[in-house]
Amino acid sequence: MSDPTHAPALRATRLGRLYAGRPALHACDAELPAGHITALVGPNGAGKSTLLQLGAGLLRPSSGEIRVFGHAPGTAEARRRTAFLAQEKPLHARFTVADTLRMGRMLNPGHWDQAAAERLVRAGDIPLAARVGALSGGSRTRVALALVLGKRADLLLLDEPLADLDPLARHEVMSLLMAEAAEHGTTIVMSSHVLAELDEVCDRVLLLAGGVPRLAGDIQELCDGHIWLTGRADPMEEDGLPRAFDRGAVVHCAVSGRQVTALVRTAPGAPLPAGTDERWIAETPSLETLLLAHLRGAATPATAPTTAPTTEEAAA
Ligand SMILES: Nc1ncnc2c1ncn2[C@@H]1O[C@H](COP(=O)(O)OP(=O)(O)OP(=O)(O)O)[C@@H](O)[C@H]1O
Repeated sequence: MSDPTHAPALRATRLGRLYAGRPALHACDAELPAGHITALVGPNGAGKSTLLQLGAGLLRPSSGEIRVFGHAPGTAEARRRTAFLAQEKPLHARFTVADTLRMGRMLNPGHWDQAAAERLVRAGDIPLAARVGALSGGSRTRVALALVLGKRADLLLLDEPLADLDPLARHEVMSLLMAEAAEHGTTIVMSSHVLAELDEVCDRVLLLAGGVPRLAGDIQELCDGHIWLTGRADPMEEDGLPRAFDRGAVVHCAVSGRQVTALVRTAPGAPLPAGTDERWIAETPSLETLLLAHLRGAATPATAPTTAPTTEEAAA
């Protein structure tokens, strides 16, 4: 559903969240436009779940602000428009699947789509009479996702929705999410560690590391804004890159034997970096290559921004 106010589906402004004085998110600025599927990625402890829980109104910011379609999470309007799938997929173990969907209908009067919820359950061959506690992890994930899809929310915040699913089920759930976004204009934000599969379903990415956004935007534009270079390492240089190379544009590089590979920021149509020649292989990176290089770059202390609390956070 489009938004008459044209507010982004989610906007974080200098958003910070502390746990026992330690920042899980730090002065985070991010804007996720409505109608897109965003992959929320980053290493363990990067702050992904924290951001999703802040968006769902389950946590309060320690500093800064977060808005969902222009509304503060937790308000009636934001709650109606948002559905959240927690990483632990909490469900009542003693309920049957049918009871669980009935609960979904009762909790979402007037905007519950029983057919969509049941479709997801039936596609996984899950009997409606089965007790939730007796289901496999993957089947429980399906039931939890059915609750989320049945709500017919405008923004789905999904914390590792694919984690317990086998490859076929992952593929099927991803197709379903794409169909949902295409048919209803639903905005989806999904955290995942399965980098290789994300570009099948997502058109945008937000990469967090150490509670700070490191990369955000349209996946195609981001891939086109980088090149993946492979060439012969220069034995005279510590990083293996040619002496004339602009190191300021390098996201991450690695030497393996006599070969060096580097992910480098560039502009579409720009010439190859100084020092390289026709013997170098220059490719547009895949999303996985792009993300891994940025993650490795972020893990390098010399280039990583500090995550010390701001004065505002420390005072919270
Ligand atoms: N309830 C909590 N109490 C204390 N610290 C917490 C709590 N929840 C999260 N943290 C800490 O906040 C940081 C961010 O955690 P978060 O769960 O948001 O990361 P994540 O990116 O979702 O990680 P993962 O990929 O492992 O799920 C971590 O250092 C984590 O240990």
